[in-house]
Amino acid sequence: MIEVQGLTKRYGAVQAVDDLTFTVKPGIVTGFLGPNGAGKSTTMRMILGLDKPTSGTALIDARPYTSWSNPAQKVGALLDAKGVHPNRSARATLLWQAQAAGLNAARVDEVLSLVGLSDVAGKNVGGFSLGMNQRLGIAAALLGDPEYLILDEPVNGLDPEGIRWVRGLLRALAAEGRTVLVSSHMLAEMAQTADHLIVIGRGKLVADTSVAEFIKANSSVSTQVRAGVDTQALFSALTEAFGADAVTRGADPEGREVVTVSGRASDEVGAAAFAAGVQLAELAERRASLEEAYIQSTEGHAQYVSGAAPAAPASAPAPARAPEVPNA
Ligand SMILES: Nc1ncnc2c1ncn2[C@@H]1O[C@H](COP(=O)(O)OP(=O)(O)OP(=O)(O)O)[C@@H](O)[C@H]1O
Repeated sequence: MIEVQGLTKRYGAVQAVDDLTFTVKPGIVTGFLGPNGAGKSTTMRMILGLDKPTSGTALIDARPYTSWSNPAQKVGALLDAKGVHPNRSARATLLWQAQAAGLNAARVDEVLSLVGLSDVAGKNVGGFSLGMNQRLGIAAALLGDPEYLILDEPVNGLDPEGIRWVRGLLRALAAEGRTVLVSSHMLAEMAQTADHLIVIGRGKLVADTSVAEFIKANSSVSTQVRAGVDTQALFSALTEAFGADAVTRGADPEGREVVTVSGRASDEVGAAAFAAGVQLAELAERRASLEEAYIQSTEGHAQYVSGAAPAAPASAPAPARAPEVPNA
């Protein structure tokens, strides 16, 4: 189990991680979600002992990462897939990493095959695409056959087939009883990969919940109805049934008058209209998607707002890639 307790990191005036407490359990994939600059990488770096917390603790199996005598066999990590020597082949890169971590060199060809890079094992990584580099980074994380996997944006740069492959790999590794923590800002992907979600915004915990509960808690149901004949009668009946605050009147994209009842499912709204004897021409229920739920839950927590250029901190460049989802 990974236990994060009151974890906090400040860089000068920037509060990168703010009193985070959560646990990551074995046997499932835990998704670590948040908009750009939310503090995911900083948290992962602190779990891995690469950054010193301002306060709080991060423990792996009840001990700090740095206190494990065989860290590469305990924890496999992917942090920055680009941090490799361009003039080394994929095999040489992994051999060097295996050697540095005191791991068996025979494992190198196994992991190359596992990530589908056997055919290009002799090629210099300088010519690798971002997706190939991601695969190489995942191979490096798997070198020690670790019990724990901490992967920062592993699907970044992968094509749909690659994304499916990572998803299958992570699920298989978790099914073997490993503890898998994977960060992403790609919600649709997380929804299909993770069992549990830890959502952060501006360094703070926003949600610690199953994917299903997260959607349920954050998504709002609403029902839009269109009267067959008499919109005023429909509006009055629904206001009477559900209260004035829940019912609004407007127009659909074709300019037809519609009434929307927020917080109510279509069966309730249909029943209320039927009880009032109002004929309906249309009844449509709408539930927020995971993406909408995520934007809603991190609203006000986004570090960088779309359209506005982020102010670059003195010692760390602003993230180069555009956010996958518009920040609220
Ligand atoms: N070494 C550093 N010095 C100063 N500020 C930093 C440093 N590292 C990170 N930060 C800042 O801390 C905040 C959190 O950054 P972090 O990279 O952890 O977020 P993230 O959620 O991983 O974002 P992304 O999805 O863009 O990778 C940001 O405001 C970032 O600019």
